[in-house]
Amino acid sequence: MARYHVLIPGAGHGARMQSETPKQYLMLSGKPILQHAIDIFEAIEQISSITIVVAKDDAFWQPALLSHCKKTRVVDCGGETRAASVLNGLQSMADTVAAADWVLVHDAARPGIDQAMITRLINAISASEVGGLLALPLADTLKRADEHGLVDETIPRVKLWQAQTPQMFRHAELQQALSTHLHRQPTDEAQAMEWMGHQPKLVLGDLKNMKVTYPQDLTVVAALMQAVPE
Ligand SMILES: Nc1ccn([C@@H]2O[C@H](COP(=O)(O)OP(=O)(O)OP(=O)(O)O)[C@@H](O)[C@H]2O)c(=O)n1
Ligand SMILES: C[C@](O)(CO)[C@H](O)COP(=O)(O)O
Repeated sequence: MARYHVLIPGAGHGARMQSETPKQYLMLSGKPILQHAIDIFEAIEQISSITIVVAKDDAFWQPALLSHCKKTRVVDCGGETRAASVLNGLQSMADTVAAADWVLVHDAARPGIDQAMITRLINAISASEVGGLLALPLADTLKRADEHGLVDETIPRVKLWQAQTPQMFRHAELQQALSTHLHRQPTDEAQAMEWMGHQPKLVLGDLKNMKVTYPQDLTVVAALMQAVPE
């Protein structure tokens, strides 16, 4: 019976957040942003292990962050890109995870994840062979800008979804896909799997599961998390 593991890439520097402190360590509703996702996954019995990838020599990591955790470990093998960090994390799991086990890759910068979304993803994907991801159908019209900040074109939004995380794939297949296509700089796990010829399944996520990227996102995600309890 395939087990479920979580891999949390948390080795970014948060340049777009314009903060001295990497955004995954910024305080949100009384705890560091990355603690929110760890605590949600820790509380799900179906999850066998949680691996958080931090930057090599990460000065902000505090072992106390895991003091109450039973199945989470930290590995300081962050890479130059998110994809490299995920691949390094998968490789660090290889000795304890079976090839066919599921790995849910979740951004440390998405604190609004909750048990309902994770259960929805696991239930929708476990019966599939390929894997899939949480995502949201696009609600706004999309514009492509030219170099002057003027509209170059409007991109038809029919069937367009915004990818979120977790993205859930079998360990060996995902490791193979990222190893093969790392040089192409996939922006998510699904893209590497697509390049291997797969069609990952889209599963409805939630606005609350937004990625904290820019300074104003902190206020927005805090309000969404308060408005939509776990
Ligand atoms: N080399 C990297 C880059 C990103 N991430 C992680 O991937 C997630 C999503 O990436 P992003 O939002 O781009 O984070 P940063 O790269 O830190 O942000 P920025 O691009 O603004 O620097 C974050 O949890 C981040 O910590 C990572 O583990 N390793
Ligand atoms: C993986 C992701 O969160 C899906 O939307 C997104 O691609 C991460 O992008 P980033 O630039 O690494 O934040």
